Amino acid sequence: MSDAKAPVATAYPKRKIQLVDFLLSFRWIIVIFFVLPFSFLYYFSIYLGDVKSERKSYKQRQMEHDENVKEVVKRLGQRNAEKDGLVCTARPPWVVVGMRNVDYKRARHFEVDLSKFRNILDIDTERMVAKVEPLVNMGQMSRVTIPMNLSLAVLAELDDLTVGGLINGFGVEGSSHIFGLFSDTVVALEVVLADGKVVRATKDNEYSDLFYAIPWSQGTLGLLVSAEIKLIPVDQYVKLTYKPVRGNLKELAQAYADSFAPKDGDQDNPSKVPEMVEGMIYGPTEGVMMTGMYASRNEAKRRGNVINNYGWWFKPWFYQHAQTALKRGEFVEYIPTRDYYHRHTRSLYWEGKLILPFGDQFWFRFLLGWLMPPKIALLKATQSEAIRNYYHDHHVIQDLLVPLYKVGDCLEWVHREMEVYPIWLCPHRIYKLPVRPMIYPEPGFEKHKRQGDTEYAQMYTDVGVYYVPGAVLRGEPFDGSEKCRQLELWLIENHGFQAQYAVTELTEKNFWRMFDNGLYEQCRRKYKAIGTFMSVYYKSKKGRKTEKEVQEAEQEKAEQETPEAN
Ligand SMILES: NC(=O)C1=CN([C@@H]2O[C@H](COP(=O)(O)OP(=O)(O)OC[C@H]3O[C@@H](n4cnc5c(N)ncnc54)[C@H](OP(=O)(O)O)[C@@H]3O)[C@@H](O)[C@H]2O)C=CC1
Ligand SMILES: C=C(/C=C/[C@@H](C)[C@H]1CC[C@H]2C3=CC=C4C[C@@H](O)CC[C@]4(C)[C@H]3CC[C@]12C)C(C)C
Repeated sequence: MSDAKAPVATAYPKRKIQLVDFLLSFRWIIVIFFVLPFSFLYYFSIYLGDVKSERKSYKQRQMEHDENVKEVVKRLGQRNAEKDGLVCTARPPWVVVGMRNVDYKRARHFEVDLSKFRNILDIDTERMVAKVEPLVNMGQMSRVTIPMNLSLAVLAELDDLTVGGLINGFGVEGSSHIFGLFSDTVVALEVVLADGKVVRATKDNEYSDLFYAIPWSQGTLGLLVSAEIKLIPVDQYVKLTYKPVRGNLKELAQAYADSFAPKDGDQDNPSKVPEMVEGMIYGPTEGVMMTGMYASRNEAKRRGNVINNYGWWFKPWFYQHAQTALKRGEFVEYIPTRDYYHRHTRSLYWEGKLILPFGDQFWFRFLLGWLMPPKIALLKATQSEAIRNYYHDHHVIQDLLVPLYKVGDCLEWVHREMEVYPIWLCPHRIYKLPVRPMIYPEPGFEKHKRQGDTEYAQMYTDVGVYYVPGAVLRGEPFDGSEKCRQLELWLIENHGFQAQYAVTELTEKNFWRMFDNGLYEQCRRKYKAIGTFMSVYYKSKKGRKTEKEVQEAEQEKAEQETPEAN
């Protein structure tokens, strides 16, 4: 029986109403009068930049790229190791999508400006590869490729996510059960190393160790200046089936697995496996599983088919629309491919509800829905320290990467300890590779022949837990840091991984129990990143870091490792 049936809430003392509760209740005023209008201008200026970039020929963009790479090399050469801090990109902490404080950018550091690296350098339809610069974002990518009936094999939903962030961190989407994580779809990486050397790393050239070590390394091995990424052919519509499911959490997890993973193990059979998958758990006993297949315009327009032009600003928020399947039963509709890809952008999954409580209402969607979503960068820039801390202490924003067969256990854990709904489920492969990068499948997984697994990859799931925990909604105490710590320990015990954009409480020792450091440390030494770039743990760690703290840790590591390196 599912633990979810155990009583969750007992008699706790009520949490005192604090100033931050008022700040949050009235945040919508700042959002409507400041954040939304400026977001619109911000998006518009980015759009103009994209248009300007697209008017240049690929040849010209490549020439400018070569010049800009030389600038990066020159800038790195200007760094005085004795005086200057360690190297990071010059993106300010508030611009990035993640939830971490990015405190390392508040301590002394040496910035390398990559802001000119925002161009698509080539779309090679023969090789089916897109060559792009790291600041190209997902909105820009889908706008350019979908009219060509092409897409990145894994196109993350939020428009603002950048190629550089998705490769140096992680990226996942409804197609990841076929293609793996964003970094698994990368064919080549162009990297500026600590000594200023520019290298092209691929799976099988002399830099293959670097190629495999860069994902999850958070920019601590070198500066990525371009990436070649796999393209796939797509159609103009996605035929999406919404299937309601009921039962306890274990049963919901099984229904989710059954929605995309054939029980006979025929995981690579396109007639048995949908092209797009996501699951939404709305409570401890109900959820909706969505599976999609690309479809042509002709098919979508055939008599009797329902087309949902989801891109219109007044459309209901996607998670609420999907939830209607619980009342109306299973249904099918055709969504334009680009609208489908960015379906969670307007409502920021369901986080938009807390930021603008009436943002999902009919009148708001019609009047101001076209201004949505608020730009995450502007939300961050205008959030006070109190709101930022609230998100750490009384809110959960975490993605847990767990083996598919443990999703039921994970849902029960989250229900018992956090009680956050809805929960997002997105399957993804973790490949068995010739080397062991920071994340890797469970050793020997292939012997068990579990649902979703193949000889070459274990099926995982991104369990996305975002929103206000039940205890906080009921006004009871909730210790966000402690819950985060417990969650991380649960992940370590269950061979799971935590998305690094999220806040972490891991100690360095536990960080390296969760992630594998073998290949990473080897590359840090080999490519002389130590002493030039911070370590990935220092970038992830919560709390303000002093320059001294960072330098001392790096020094200690360098001293331990120098004899070996020689
Ligand atoms: N659907 C999805 O997959 C989603 C993913 N995310 C997460 O959000 C993050 C992406 O946010 P985004 O704002 O785009 O990225 P960020 O700017 O936050 O970058 C993430 C990390 O990658 C490093 N990095 C970025 N570009 C480069 C580069 N060119 N060279 C070297 N290092 C680089 C950054 O280094 P530095 O610290 O030096 O700036 C930083 O540590 C990802 O890590 C992803 O996990 C969030 C939501 C959804
Ligand atoms: C990882 C995934 C999706 C994650 C999103 C739900 C979150 C990613 C970044 C999050 C946010 C960033 C900054 C914010 C500013 C705050 O003032 C309010 C909250 C928020 C908008 C916050 C909201 C959740 C995210 C968008 C995948 C894998 C689906």
